[in-house]
Parts: sequence; C-alpha cells; structure tokens
Amino acid sequence: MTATIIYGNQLAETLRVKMKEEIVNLKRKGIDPKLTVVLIGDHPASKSYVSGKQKAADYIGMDSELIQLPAETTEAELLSLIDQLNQDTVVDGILVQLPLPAHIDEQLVIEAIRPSKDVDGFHPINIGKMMTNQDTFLPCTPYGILTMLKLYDIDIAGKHAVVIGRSNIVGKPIGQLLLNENATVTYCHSKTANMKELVQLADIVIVAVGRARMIDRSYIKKGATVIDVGINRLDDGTLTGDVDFDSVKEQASYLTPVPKGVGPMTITMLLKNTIKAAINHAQK
Ligand SMILES: NC(=O)C1=CN([C@@H]2O[C@H](COP(=O)(O)OP(=O)(O)OC[C@H]3O[C@@H](n4cnc5c(N)ncnc54)[C@H](OP(=O)(O)O)[C@@H]3O)[C@@H](O)[C@H]2O)C=CC1
Ligand SMILES: Nc1nc(=O)c2c([nH]1)NC[C@@H]1CN(c3ccc(C(=O)N[C@@H](CCC(=O)O)C(=O)O)cc3)C=[N+]21
Repeated sequence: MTATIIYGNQLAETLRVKMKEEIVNLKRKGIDPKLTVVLIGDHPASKSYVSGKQKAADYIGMDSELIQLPAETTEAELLSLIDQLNQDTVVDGILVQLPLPAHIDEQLVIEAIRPSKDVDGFHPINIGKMMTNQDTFLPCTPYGILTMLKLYDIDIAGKHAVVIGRSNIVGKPIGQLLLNENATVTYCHSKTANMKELVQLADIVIVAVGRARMIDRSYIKKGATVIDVGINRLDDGTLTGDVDFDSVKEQASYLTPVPKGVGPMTITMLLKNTIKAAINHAQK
C-alpha cells in the first residue's frame, strides 16, 4: 500500500473558489478586504512567495498592495510605515515578509503591527490567544496544516504527534494547535538526542527543518501521517521537501508533497485571515 497523497494545491483551489464567492457577497455589504504586503530587499525566494500571495489575492478578487522597499530601509522607516498602515482604515491585513535584513529587529516590527491587522498571527497577543485556545488569527502555515488534516478526516485527538523543528512561525505553533486538538505532542530540534526513536513513535509527523530529504522511511511508523513543510531549492533548481518522498510514501498512510503541498495552503490561510480581519473591522 502506498500513501494517499494530500495535494494542498487542490484543496487550496477549492477553498479559493469559495472565498471568491464570499468576497463578492462581502463587497455587496460594503466590506472590501485589503491585504498589504511589505517586502524589504530583493531576496529571490521572498520575491517568489510574495508574488504567489499577490496572485492568489487577485484570483479571489481581494484587493492587495505590495510595498517594496530597498534593503537599506531603516528600522525607523519601517516602523513608521507600519504605523501609517495601522491607521489606514482601508487596510485590513498587514504582512511584513520575513526574514528582514539583519539591521532590523524582527520582534520589534512584529509587535508594531496592530493585532487586529496581524494576519500572519505572529503578534504576541495573538500567539497568547492561540495558546489559550481563544479565537484569533492562527499562523498561516500551521493553520493550513490543520485544515489539511481535518479535510482528510485524519484523527488527531489521542494521537502522538512529533513535530521536528521549533521555529516561531511553524514548529512551535503547529505543536500548539495539535495540542489544542488533544494530540500528545513531542518537539524535536537540533539538540534532540534520540530523534529517530521519538519520530518512530509518531502517528503524525510534522517536518519543518529546512534540510532536503532528511526524513526517510526508516523514521516512520507504518501507517503514520507525514506532513512535509520544508522548502529546499537544490543546486539543479528543483524544489524538494525535508522528507524523502519516494521512500516515505511506501510507509506512510498520508503524505504531503513538495511543491503542491503545505505551501499553497499557507497562502490560502493568509487570504482567509484577511477576510476575517475585514469582517472584524466592519463590526467595529
Ligand atoms: N510551506 C510553507 O508554507 C512554509 C515552508 N517553510 C519551510 O519550512 C522549513 C522550516 O522553516 P522554519 O521553521 O522557518 O525554519 P527555521 O530555520 O527557523 O527552523 C528550523 C528548525 O529545525 C531545527 N533543526 C535544524 N537542524 C535539525 C536537525 N538536524 N534535526 C532536528 N531539527 C533540526 C532547528 O532547531 P533549533 O531550534 O535547535 O535550531 C529549528 O527549530 C524551511 O525549509 C522553510 O523554507 C517555512 C514557512 C512556510
Ligand atoms: N511574514 C511572513 N509570513 C509567511 O507566511 C512567510 C514569510 N514571512 N516568510 C517566508 C515563509 C515561506 N512561506 C511560503 C509560502 C508559500 C509557499 C508556496 O506556495 N510554495 C509552493 C512553491 C512555490 C515555488 O515554486 O517557489 C509550493 O510549495 O507548492 C512557500 C513558502 C511563507 N512564509
């Protein structure tokens, strides 16, 4: 038996078609969701993600704006731009593309974004709400993963989930969301001593490291669900995940590919959060 492949791009397409209708309905009520993306510098990968976000927004008829600034932009200039976007009543969602150049304090920038416009779900107030299971903007990649698991009716409650990676944008929050869904969660990271033994216990494995094909079938319990978050560009230009797909597909029961897996769902959840922000703003 080979694994069922969860194509995030197909799920994303279905969700985007629904959101397109939702936008039409909202516009009739005078609600016109708008996303503003801020990109500092010209990191090629960042440019490619940002253009993916713009295309997706266009596709669903969402108003979006890209503010592109040079790599030399100062922290003060960026903070003043964020202040201006916070005040702008037309803007519902603000996304500052990470990573930022080294001379800018990322945490300071994240905390400058008004929590009601923080569609990335990175502001400490929104993280705190997520941790205490309150309604908030969930970070897009973890939210996308949870949506994939739910759309495929994959049981989470009572299952053992092992998360490899503990970044603030992926690893930590996906572990928290799975805990909120009553999984038993183990985190692995670069200092974990017995990682393979731990991963072998998992019913659900989330891999978010950034090392091409580091996880092969020898890590995976027969029938486990494996979610590959990694995006690695090989020397020959091909894109690959953190999971050795051909090896693991013979062992897992569900597996996400790279590309066409988690990535398109991340973008879709960003659009979803922006719609939510607009509805919230209209109620104020
Ligand atoms: N598909 C999507 O939508 C998205 C994909 N990504 C991709 O996901 C990957 C991870 O991203 P991100 O979380 O931002 O990355 P980070 O580099 O911030 O975090 C990587 C994590 O992996 C851990 N790690 C590193 N080496 C090992 C190892 N040998 N064994 C176990 N753990 C290890 C690190 O541990 P430690 O904390 O100890 O250093 C760290 O916690 C990247 O490939 C990125 O491009 C990211 C965001 C969205
Ligand atoms: N403030 C902020 N928010 C983010 O959400 C954020 C960020 N900064 N910085 C970088 C990471 C990375 N990320 C991806 C989104 C979509 C794909 C995606 O759609 N990937 C396609 C392939 C794209 C390609 O071909 O290059 C796929 O997997 O099929 C990938 C990665 C969002 N991030």
